[in-house]
Amino acid sequence: AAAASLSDLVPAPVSAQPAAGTTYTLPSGAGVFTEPGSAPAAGVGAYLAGILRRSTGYALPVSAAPAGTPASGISLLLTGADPTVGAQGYQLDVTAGAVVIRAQTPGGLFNGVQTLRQLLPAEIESATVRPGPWTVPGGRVVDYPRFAYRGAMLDVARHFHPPATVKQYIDRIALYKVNYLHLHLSDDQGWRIVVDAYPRLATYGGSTQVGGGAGGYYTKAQYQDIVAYAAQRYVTIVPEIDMPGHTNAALASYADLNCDGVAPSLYTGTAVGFSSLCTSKEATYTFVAGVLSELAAMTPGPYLHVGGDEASATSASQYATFMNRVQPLVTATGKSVMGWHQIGASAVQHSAGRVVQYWGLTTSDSLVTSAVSRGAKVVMSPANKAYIDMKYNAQTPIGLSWAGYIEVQTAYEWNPGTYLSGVPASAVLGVEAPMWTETIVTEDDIEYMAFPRLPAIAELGWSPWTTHSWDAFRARLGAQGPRWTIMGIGFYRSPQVPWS
Ligand SMILES: CC1=[NH+][C@H]2[C@@H](O1)O[C@H](CO)[C@@H](O)[C@@H]2O
Repeated sequence: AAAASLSDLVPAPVSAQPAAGTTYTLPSGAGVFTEPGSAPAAGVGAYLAGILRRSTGYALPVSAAPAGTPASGISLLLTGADPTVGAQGYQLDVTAGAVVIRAQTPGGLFNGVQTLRQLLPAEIESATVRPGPWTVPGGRVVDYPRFAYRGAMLDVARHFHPPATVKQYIDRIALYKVNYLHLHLSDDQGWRIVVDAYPRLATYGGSTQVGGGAGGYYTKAQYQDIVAYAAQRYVTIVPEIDMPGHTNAALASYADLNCDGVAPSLYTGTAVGFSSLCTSKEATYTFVAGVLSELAAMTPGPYLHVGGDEASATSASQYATFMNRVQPLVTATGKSVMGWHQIGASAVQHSAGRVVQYWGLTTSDSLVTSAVSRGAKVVMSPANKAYIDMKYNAQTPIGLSWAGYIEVQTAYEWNPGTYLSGVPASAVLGVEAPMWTETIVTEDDIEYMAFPRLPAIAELGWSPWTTHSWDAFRARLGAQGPRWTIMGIGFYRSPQVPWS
């Protein structure tokens, strides 16, 4: 097993000090020891032990850490971390006798565990027992994220992706310290979440998808199961109900939502911009309030995403009226508004804590600067950099190309903190890599498009800009390849990367 190195990590850490000549070798009798009295820390310990048991065959019991010097084995502690680690960071110390991860929160411990995984040989990711030895290079890592929001988006509306696929994607994004998963739950082609007050949204609006397949939807139990699975991996779900455009599935399900009272047919194509809720009807706002309140009730995260993109069938004044009425419906649930950056239209009133998600092709945008001037934060998803549904190149068998081809270097070579003129780094909440699924049907499709670009976006969200270097990153990315192969990730072997 090729030994890993502190300089191989993705995302690059704030600091990594190797201890030359020091190596920790996991003994078969090792234990995992967690902060006494912290159930979440014990949960992270169980998560780590589950991964290590599969590939080492070791028992790796999880127990409360003894007082005093950390025992030999792996300790996950909530005391003694370097104060710079903050809420999401960690300190990892590897000596010949012990591995100790310290953090201020269980989420910080979880992020330290992702780093520890990468310091073990790639075979540690095997689902079956391998011989070892299970070495970890000695040294100290002190690490914490540049941006608080590091997201991935999965469009489950164009093609429905079952809970198992969503959970697998959560496992993959957690490898790179991504901490938000935005689920695009509704669009013209499908409605994917049960709403008790409007049952036809799922049963009828969720009955098809792009290309005419059977579609599908999440029951509330399935959605809450996904939320819980994500929470165990310190990933927060951001649900999106796109409106007033991208609403054909809802309009087809309930005639009363249409201005003319006539429900359109279900739609299985890939055009955009042709649908709109009837912004002049009271029934529309009763509908939106009902949907948002049920969604908020099963979403522990801070954001409800209201979409707002490509409302071409809605006039500018109707859009402003609609968004000015809908945003208070979100905040009334206790959540903060998130939306595509079109909600920054100057005629649309802002709401406290609002987040606009930039998906444009330019490096300046008046809607974003207008929203920021009224207190909004920005999640950066420039379509020509972060849209991982774009083809890598002309030969890529799936994906779109309207925003251009996106090879790995394109996805990596931009600075989210300075990208938009007039938007200071202090207004940038983070980054997100959207994966739209007009052409993305299977788990393999998702993984082919996400790897290796998702780790690039994840690094932009986590690592200090001072570590940013394509030559260094491509080498570190190459060292991830064997890990992905062992995990069964069918990644795109970009010619830009020296795969090891
Ligand atoms: C925010 C946004 N609206 C459009 C645009 O992104 O492009 C996507 C495809 O890349 C498409 O699926 C989506 O409906």
